[in-house]
Amino acid sequence: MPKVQQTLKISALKLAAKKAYNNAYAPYSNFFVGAAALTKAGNIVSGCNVENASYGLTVCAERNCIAQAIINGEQEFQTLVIYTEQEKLTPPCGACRQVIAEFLEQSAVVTVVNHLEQQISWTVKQLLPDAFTPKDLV
Ligand SMILES: O=c1ccn([C@H]2C[C@H](O)[C@@H](CO)O2)c(=O)[nH]1
Ligand SMILES: [Zn+2]
Repeated sequence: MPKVQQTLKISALKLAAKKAYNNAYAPYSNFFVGAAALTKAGNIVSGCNVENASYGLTVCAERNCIAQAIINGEQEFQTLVIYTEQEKLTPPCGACRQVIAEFLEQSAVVTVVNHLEQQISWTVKQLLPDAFTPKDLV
């Protein structure tokens, strides 16, 4: 994809992740997160964290975002963006890294951005080296 188009897609992903962030349900932690992914077909899907009074049932923004794509019939992704309003950029949790490794290629990029326009990116491989994935189930 040409660089300018790539930049536009990332901006669109940040906007979608921020929009999802505004719908996050996080009354227990007050740690609101939004995520947006670009599917291989070129569509944007998003998700937010959804907590529960039974705390352990919480689902993170990243996993809800991926589930949203699957509900829409898409299982392949180009990239994922996470949005928070934390001054310290926070990486995806271990559970989300495992789910990301299931659906995004090892070379795909995951980016965390915040309201201060700061960002950090990792490849999926950096987030979870030697991941257990479908290839291990043969
Ligand atoms: O990358 C992350 C890290 C945390 N959370 C959620 C889980 C919980 O609702 C809250 C605090 O851990 O933030 C996410 O959605 N994504
Ligand atoms: Zn997580």
